[in-house]
Order: sequence, then structure tokens, then C-alpha cells
Amino acid sequence: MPAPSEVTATSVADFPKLSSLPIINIAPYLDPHHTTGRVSVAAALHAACLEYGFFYLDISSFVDRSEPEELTELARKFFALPQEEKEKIALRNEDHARGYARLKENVTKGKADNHEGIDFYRPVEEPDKTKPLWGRNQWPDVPGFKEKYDQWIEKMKKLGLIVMEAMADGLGMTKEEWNELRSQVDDSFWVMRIIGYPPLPNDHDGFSCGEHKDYGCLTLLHADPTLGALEVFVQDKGQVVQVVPDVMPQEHVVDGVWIKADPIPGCIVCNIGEMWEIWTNGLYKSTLHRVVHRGSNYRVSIPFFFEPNFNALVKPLAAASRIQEGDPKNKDKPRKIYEPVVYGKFLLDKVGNNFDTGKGKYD
Ligand SMILES: O=C(O)CCC(=O)C(=O)O
Ligand SMILES: [Fe+2]
Repeated sequence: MPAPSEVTATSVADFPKLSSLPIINIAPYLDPHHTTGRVSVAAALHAACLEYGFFYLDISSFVDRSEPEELTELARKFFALPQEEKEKIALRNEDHARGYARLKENVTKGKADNHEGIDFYRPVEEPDKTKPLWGRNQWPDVPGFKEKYDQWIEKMKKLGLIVMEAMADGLGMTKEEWNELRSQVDDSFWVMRIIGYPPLPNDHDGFSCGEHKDYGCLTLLHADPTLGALEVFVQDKGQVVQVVPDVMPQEHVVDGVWIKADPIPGCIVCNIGEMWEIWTNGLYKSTLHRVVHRGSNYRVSIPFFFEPNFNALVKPLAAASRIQEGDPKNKDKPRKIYEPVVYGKFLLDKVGNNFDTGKGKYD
């Protein structure tokens, strides 16, 4: 049986779960009086996180479409600069986490990713570039860049908290439980990444961005209109799927398929990271995704990672246990209990020492 990543479905139309991700409009959560709307948004988020770990979030009532488009144009201006200009804000100038990573600098599962990018993290009070993750952000010398991106960061921090509250409602958390969870994410150690993808050369043996799960809390991704680039692995154990091998159509039983998550105007693509897996004791799973950009244009994506506070202690939530205990499927089944983690420590283990270990930021 081929590995899931080698399977290409010809048609997933017969399997609704496999055909596309749900679209959820956040608008009712922007209005404290929209009680019924909130209930359905919360329920939709719960269902999406159980089934996919991924969803589209319609944010057209929260930001004007022109804003992320403007950010994309600013990013294009930076990526179009001569290489030596871009290297002026190279990761190595700082803490090896904040700044510019040249094309193929990042390696995922042993293969160079065909992208370049800039990473920004929440600023820290006493920066020290000799300490992992504790340096200063490095901003491109492109007019309006910092100002516009700073505005976006503020909006995404707000949106992150709104989505978190809606997810807490979806899990049936009480007000007190939400306040406790809120106190773990209200000073998010966020990351903003700006990624530039030239087309994948035919002789490249890797991906534009290799398959990975996001390690944090909530990813809020704006991408330019390029089609067919972002792919999400949708699990559906034991499905029979038509595949196209080189010669003859065949059927295989697979664990799931890679579906495209093409951009939808007015929406961002959201997914949950490993911290949500811990909070829900595995009820919600973070989902594998990758980027395969074979088009002819230069693709730009701007993921904002809304993360827990640096010192947050992330541990399974009582609300998730209530759901798991109430589910007859789980009766008499031994359940793995996820180990608590301190987010900052987890993050340092994950990316803080890329430089020493050669690990990529998606490994
Ligand atoms: O560029 C994209 O569409 C996805 C990027 C991504 O998955 C990431 O940076 O974690
Ligand atoms: Fe990702």
C-alpha cells in the first residue's frame, strides 16, 4: 500500500468529509448580543476541530479584504530585493529565530523547503540575542512595512482571543473555566511568519513546505489567491479511494487523503496546533499539512500563530474530559492522558535550538 502522501485521489466527491473544509463565519462572536448565532458558531468550531483540525474562518466582518492584500504587496516588495539586501535582516544577526531565512534554509524531515521567509515573535522585555528566541525582531527597510504589519498583529491577537472564546464555548466550558484558560493565552507569545514561495522546480526532491503539524495553539493564515498550493491531510480510516498510479487506475484502502485548501475570498484558513491536542486530551487532533506550489507565480502566505503565554501551563481541560467520559465509545477503553507542558519550555525545545541541532522549524 502506498504511503498516504503518495496517494492521489481522482475523485473524493463520494466522500463529503474528504471534499472540503467547513467555512465558519465569526461575525456573531463580534457581537455580544448575538446569542443564538454564537451557539451555532461554537458548535461549528467544535465539529470542525473534531473532524478536521482545520476550517475556513470568514473574517470579512472583522477586517477589510484590502488589508491582507496590502501586506502581501509589502512582502512581495521585500522578497523582490537583491539577496544581499534581504540578508541584512538574516536570522544569524539575532537569536536565530527572528529575521530572514533564505530560500531552502529551513529543512523539514531532512529535505530543504522551497521557500524563504521572515519570522517575528512577540517582543520581549529585556532582549538578549545570545539567548534562544530572546532577541529583537528585524524589520525590512520597506516603507510602511512595520506600521502595516504591526496593525495586523494587533488584529490577529484580538481575533485569536475571540476564536479561543468561541472554542471554549464549543467545548461546553463554564465562564470560570474560560477565564482560567483565557489567563493562559491573554499575553500570547505569538509568531508572525511571512513566506515567499517560488514555483517548485521539477528536479526539487522536497516540497515547498514539508508535511508537518503546527505545534502551538491556533494558526490564522492569509494566503494570496494562488490555487492548489496548501494541502491538508484529512483522515478517514479505511476509505476506499480511486487512485491514479502511473499506468492503471486502482483502488486502495487509505487512512485519508490530501485535500487542497485553496483560498476563499474574505476567509482565512485556521488550524489547531499541538497545544489544543493537550488541552483536549486528544479529542482534537492537530492535522498534517504541507505546501506543494507547482504554479508559475511567486506565492506569498502570511500565517499568524496565536500561541499561549510563554509561561502558560498547558494541561488537559476538565471540559474535554467531561465530553470524553460521556461518550459511550470510550466506555471501558483505557485513555491516554496527555502530559502537561509549559509552553515556553516546549517552544524552546522545539525551535529554540534549531541552530545547534539542524532541526527545522516544522520538524
Ligand atoms: O504557506 C502555507 O500555506 C502554510 C504554511 C505553514 O503551514 C506554516 O508556516 O506552518
Ligand atoms: Fe503549518
